[in-house]
Amino acid sequence: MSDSTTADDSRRTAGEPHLTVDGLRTYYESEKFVGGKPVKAVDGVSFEIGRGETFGIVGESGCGKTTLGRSILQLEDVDDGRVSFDGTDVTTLGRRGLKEWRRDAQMVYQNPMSSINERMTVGEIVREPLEVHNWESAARRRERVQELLDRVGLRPEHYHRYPHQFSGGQRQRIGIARALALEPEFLVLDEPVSALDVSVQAKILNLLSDLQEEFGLTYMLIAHDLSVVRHICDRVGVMYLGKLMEVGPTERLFTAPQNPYTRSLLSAIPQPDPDVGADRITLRGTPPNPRDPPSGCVFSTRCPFKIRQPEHENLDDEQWAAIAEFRRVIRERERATATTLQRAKQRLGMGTEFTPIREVNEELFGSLTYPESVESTLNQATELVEGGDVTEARAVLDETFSTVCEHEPPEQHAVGDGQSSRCHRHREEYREPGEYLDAEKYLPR
Ligand SMILES: Nc1ncnc2c1ncn2[C@@H]1O[C@H](COP(=O)(O)OP(=O)(O)OP(=O)(O)O)[C@@H](O)[C@H]1O
Repeated sequence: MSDSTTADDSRRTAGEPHLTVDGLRTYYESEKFVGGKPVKAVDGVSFEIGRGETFGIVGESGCGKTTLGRSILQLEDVDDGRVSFDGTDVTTLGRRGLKEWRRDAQMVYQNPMSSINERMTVGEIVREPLEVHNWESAARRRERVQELLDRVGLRPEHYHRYPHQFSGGQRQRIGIARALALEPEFLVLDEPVSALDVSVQAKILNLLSDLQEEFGLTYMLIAHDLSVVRHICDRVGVMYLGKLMEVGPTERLFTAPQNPYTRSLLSAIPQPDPDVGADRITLRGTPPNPRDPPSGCVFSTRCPFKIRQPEHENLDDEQWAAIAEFRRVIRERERATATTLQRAKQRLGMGTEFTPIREVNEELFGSLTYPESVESTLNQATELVEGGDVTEARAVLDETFSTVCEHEPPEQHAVGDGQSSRCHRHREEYREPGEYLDAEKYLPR
């Protein structure tokens, strides 16, 4: 079913993958009863993880990383898709099967103690999953907790202490011991070190790496910090607005990113040498609302590599960026004026909080010179907004400037050894992202 199978086929896996995620969708529909649109937190995600592998998930805040992790563990109700673990689809399990899955797969959180009763001792915290699963005898459980504390670098006397008596790093050790209690095979590590000091981060990452080797664990690591991901992941998936934009082996992804979003994300990493970073791509604004993602490619509203209509190929980047900004302003205005109150105000000629569109036009285009046909479209759209018809203004701009990027969702294309990317530019008829902008100039270093 997934279009990623083609891309992932090229991966050198020995036998079946350990975990296969296929077309996974998780929507939050909290507002559906009042007619709100669902949040498309995870929207058709597919990838595989091999046994013993560390697979990283990166992306800006709110792109759906945590929801993806929770959905795989069946801690969220998924709307569609499959999650197979050693060939068993865990999305269709009954109560007993689900309980078993929750032994095999565990989550390590950024703040491990946030959901735990402050009045529980460390021993009780680590022992709790054993009790829930009725694991062996009480004496064996106590023994097991001692073994676990020792294994994660805590001392026997810590058993009777409370989490608030520990440092952040030690609390994460407690969280890891608890996650390991039932001998899982697969762990989702959700920002496990981002709340810790750098020196402590390295110790926890080393511990996780030792545990992985000792127990043959498979990890999915969710992280903001790209250097952590580069350091410990075998492969990485780059997520944007609920979709995986690129998947590939870590070094290839960091040194030869193929997707415009990955390039933008990596390019945004601060460089130690300010001169080196002079040609960075600026990732403008924040991601759009996942309740109302852009049609076509979800990255199309911010993409510096967007495909243009042939007659506009000669516009320079500055001219093109100003048009993109003008379209963004009008889209936002259209969204805001879609409310009944705003429409009524507009009809009554009552002022809105918006800057007059003529001013926006002058600010964006005042110092630039465009071909006559482009200029007349921009003026026509401006006049339409002035006349109150924002929707028609948007349609006029779409007609002149929109391309496949805004009309069709891109497929996932195999773009190298085990690497896949979701972008129309990989289609034969277009120039690849790397050819479109000066590849060397924009590559992360
Ligand atoms: N329980 C919920 N109900 C409604 N919306 C939610 C819920 N949990 C998350 N969301 C929304 O789903 C989207 C994805 O959130 P998620 O926490 O998965 O992203 P994330 O990439 O992990 O973000 P961060 O890096 O900030 O933790 C966001 O728009 C978020 O606001």
